[in-house]
Amino acid sequence: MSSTTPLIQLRNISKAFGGREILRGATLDIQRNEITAIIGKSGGGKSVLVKHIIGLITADSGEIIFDGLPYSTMKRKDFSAIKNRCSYMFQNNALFDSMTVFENIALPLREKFKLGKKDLEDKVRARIEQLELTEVAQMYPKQISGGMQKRVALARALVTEPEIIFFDEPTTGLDPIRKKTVFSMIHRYHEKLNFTAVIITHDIPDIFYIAHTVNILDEGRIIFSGSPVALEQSSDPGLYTYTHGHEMLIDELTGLHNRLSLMRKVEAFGAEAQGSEQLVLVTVRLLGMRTMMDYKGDLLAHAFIRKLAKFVSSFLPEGACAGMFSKEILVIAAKTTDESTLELFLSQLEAFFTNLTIETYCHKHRLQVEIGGALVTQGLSAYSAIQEALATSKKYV
Ligand SMILES: Nc1ncnc2c1ncn2[C@@H]1O[C@H](COP(=O)(O)OP(=O)(O)OP(=O)(O)O)[C@@H](O)[C@H]1O
Repeated sequence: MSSTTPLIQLRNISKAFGGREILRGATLDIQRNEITAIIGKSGGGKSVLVKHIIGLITADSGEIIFDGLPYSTMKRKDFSAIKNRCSYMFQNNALFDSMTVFENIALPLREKFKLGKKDLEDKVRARIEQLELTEVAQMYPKQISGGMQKRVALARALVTEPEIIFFDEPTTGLDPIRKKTVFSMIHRYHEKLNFTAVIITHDIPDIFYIAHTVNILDEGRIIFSGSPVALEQSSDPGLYTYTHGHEMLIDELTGLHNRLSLMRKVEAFGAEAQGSEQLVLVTVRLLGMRTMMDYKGDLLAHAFIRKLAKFVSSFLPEGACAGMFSKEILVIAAKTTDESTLELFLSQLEAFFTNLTIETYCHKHRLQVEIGGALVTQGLSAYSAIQEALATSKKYV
């Protein structure tokens, strides 16, 4: 195969589970020796797509061509040869708790190759040293930190010197700084060993710094495939959430609605309200977030929003919703027949800010918090309803 032919080609892959279509004609290329990223909304089918490549799932229709060989015509032995060229790093690391770090890393070598004891130990030791795990080689996964466990998982993925490595959300559960470390680790080893990497991730914009090609999976199709620069320069409104990394990150970080889905939800609440049901809207305006991002970096701002979002999610009653209306405004919305719901939301938020010793925090980072809330009459547009709540904003700190 010519070196310019993609190593893996997915053509019109469709897959449904129990009548629910997950992939609807997804087409993408994975180029040799490149880092290819697959991004998209949670539950959008990114893992399902990759599971097709590694043979864990068979497509309802479409074709996969691996190094020129179509899966539809492949024999079992061809397929096991492909598997031997691949390696994986999963989001939960998938380390075996009953095995030491050394044994975990040695496992793929034992499974795939018949090596003598010394050869095996040399290879494992080399990876252990490379990933600075010598001190913990005889420990068990539970005895080491989450960051180190990721390094063990990476060492295990690299130990067979694979040609292709699939990373399924390799940074899940890590704080923003450790996420960057994992990506720079992948980048560093990619430069050294030149494998083909396929990374499923939510980490925008971090992934843009290391990926050669970014693919966006949306509604079961690849709606963009190109370089991170091409993506960031795109003015396609359909790519807005992805090109505006920050907003996307907020949704992924917090699990809250983004502006568009928040507005839709508020609109729907207004339209669905019946009889004595009213719409409660509470707004939290975080003045100074933009300045905080500009001067102190996004990480601190994200950490703050995540903390707030986690708290809000903890007291949201069923059926209510919360989302970021803008970088500085968080909105909580619910339908209710009980007028005290508004007071309840307001007092919960005040308690949160009190517990955070927010005065010190905000003073330090020059943030101001304003909380507003209103019981809104039915029939208002989402935008007007949110404005009505904002108009009642009172400075909290
Ligand atoms: N074997 C299966 N049987 C039935 N449904 C499945 C199966 N595998 C995946 N799904 C469903 O397919 C959908 C897509 O799952 P997938 O794990 O690919 O999403 P994802 O984009 O990787 O999400 P995340 O980023 O949250 O991990 C989910 O609704 C999931 O429940």
